[in-house]
Amino acid sequence: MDIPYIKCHGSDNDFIMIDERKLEESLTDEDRKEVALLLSDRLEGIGSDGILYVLSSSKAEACMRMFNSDGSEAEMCGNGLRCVARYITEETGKEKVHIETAKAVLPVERVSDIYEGIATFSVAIEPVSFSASSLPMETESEQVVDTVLRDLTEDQTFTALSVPNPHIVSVVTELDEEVLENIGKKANNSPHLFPNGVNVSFVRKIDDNKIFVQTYERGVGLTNACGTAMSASSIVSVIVAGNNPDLPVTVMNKGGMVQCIVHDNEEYKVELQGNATYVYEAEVRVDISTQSFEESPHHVHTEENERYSELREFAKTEGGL
Ligand SMILES: N[C@@H](CCC[C@H](N)C(=O)O)C(=O)O
Repeated sequence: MDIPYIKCHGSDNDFIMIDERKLEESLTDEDRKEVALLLSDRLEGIGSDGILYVLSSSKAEACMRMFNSDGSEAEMCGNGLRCVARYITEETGKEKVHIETAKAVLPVERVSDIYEGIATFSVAIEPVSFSASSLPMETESEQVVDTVLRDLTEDQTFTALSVPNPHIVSVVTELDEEVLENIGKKANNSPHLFPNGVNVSFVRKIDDNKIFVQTYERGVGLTNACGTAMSASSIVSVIVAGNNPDLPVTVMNKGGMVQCIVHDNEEYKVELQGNATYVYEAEVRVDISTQSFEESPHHVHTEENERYSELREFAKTEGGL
């Protein structure tokens, strides 16, 4: 099957975006999983943190499904949703559209550039829940807020929330990537605690309403950034680290920067704003039965990633990396 795709990223969390509406044959869930395993592989494949599948929807302008590089499907993907938001707003010519995701139909829109010349989109991250069962997390308490999880470490506290994919967030003074990776692995090998796995983030407060976040992603490992994790971390920074709701929280990450506006009216909601960068467009011929693929040599490169490197450098300095 010939599959046209766009290689894109949000904060260097990179994806292969496939518009299933353009394919000659429809994909089954098993196909989506196989394509994710085959193409996301950094050594043997094209390489990505996951695949964004764009489908038609009866409830919204389009539907997004996201498969991690290990072939598992996630309920939501914040950085990926910005890329799909760009694709569908450009397709429809509308500034604002709705995208159906696994747990909600979400409004998305083009907003003013987060950094000069960088196409920027705002996406809603919801529903948010602190109920442990929503992750799910096996614990006796209904909620886990700023609490030591002895199964993971005695040395730091975590807050658990779903947005709606599962996250645990720890506010730290020093961010140690190795410690994060170890705890991330442990959490994702603890089905008695997190039966569906969990995304694990460390948050360092840089200033008022300014944080640095790094995440060990379920189904992937350490990534440059995770949109839902930055949203979850912004909420936790309001609750645990004194940041202000309703004002933008600037979130620096290894791949750039985003802004999260946390609303805490009757329930928590987040507006996640950041880049949606297209790197190139190409086509790949996939044979699922033999688990093989052949890439067309013709890649149509944009110059957007070159322009993005300025933001990357700026973020590194601002994030103290
Ligand atoms: N990087 C994504 C989240 C992708 C899914 C995640 N790994 C999960 O399994 O929950 C984002 O930008 O939100």
